[in-house]
Amino acid sequence: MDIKIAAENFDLFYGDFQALKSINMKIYPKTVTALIGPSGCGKTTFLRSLNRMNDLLDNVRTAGKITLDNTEIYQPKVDVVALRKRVGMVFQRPNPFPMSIYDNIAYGPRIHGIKDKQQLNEIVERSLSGAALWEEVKDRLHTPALRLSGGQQQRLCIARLLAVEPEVLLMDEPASALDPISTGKIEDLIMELKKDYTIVIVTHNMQQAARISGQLGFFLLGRLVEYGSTEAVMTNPAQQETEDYLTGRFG
Ligand SMILES: Nc1ncnc2c1ncn2[C@@H]1O[C@H](COP(=O)(O)OP(=O)(O)OP(=O)(O)O)[C@@H](O)[C@H]1O
Repeated sequence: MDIKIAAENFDLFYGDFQALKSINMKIYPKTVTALIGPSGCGKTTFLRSLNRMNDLLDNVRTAGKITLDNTEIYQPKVDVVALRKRVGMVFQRPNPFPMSIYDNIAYGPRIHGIKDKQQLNEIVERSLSGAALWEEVKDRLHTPALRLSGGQQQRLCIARLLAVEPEVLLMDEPASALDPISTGKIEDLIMELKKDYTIVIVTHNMQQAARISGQLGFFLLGRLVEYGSTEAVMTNPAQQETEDYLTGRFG
């Protein structure tokens, strides 16, 4: 199978503390890969390593490799802005900009130099449709995004990513702050987006991981203890620690 992202013996240190220990993981295109594990095991750190978000902190050091389409992303010559356009991220709490729905979506394309009104209109409609939000907001595109519900705000943040035509979507517990109905909509959306995008998602919700992911990685104390198809890991884990976690014996 093709590989979109590969981590090879990847380590990450916050100062003296090693948060990721020799991670080896192949992430497949147009697949949902879920990362699970107890609090503090390194899931978010790994997710943020995939578009070099950790570079924003000054005490971070990495070793080993992460490649995107076979190109090493930690090479000094890599354009980090271009990398984050290709590999976008959605956070636990929706974070729309304090501006209109329209301007939230047009923000990225404008930064990348698109000024034509007609073209921006098309991007806004396409992105909101792609995030299953268009029908709900098409009549109030110029109202503040912060007036949307939490679930709508999260879909807006996904639409904002789609507007810059990414290839990979990183999602850090995107539904954990949402009610069950909004969570269901985000899950449906993820299943739809997987047809076109590679998705890596951190979740604490095992049922959610079972419902939406094709590949599953179990992290423990900075190590990737188990990785494989979600069905195989869930029904027949190779490691005792995975089984203990899945059956609720710890975590
Ligand atoms: N900026 C930082 N500086 C120092 N240590 C950090 C920093 N961010 C995270 N850590 C530490 O790195 C380890 C991994 O944290 P990380 O947030 O990746 O875990 P996680 O598995 O995502 O946890 P959770 O499920 O609680 O979000 C933890 O021990 C954490 O305390």
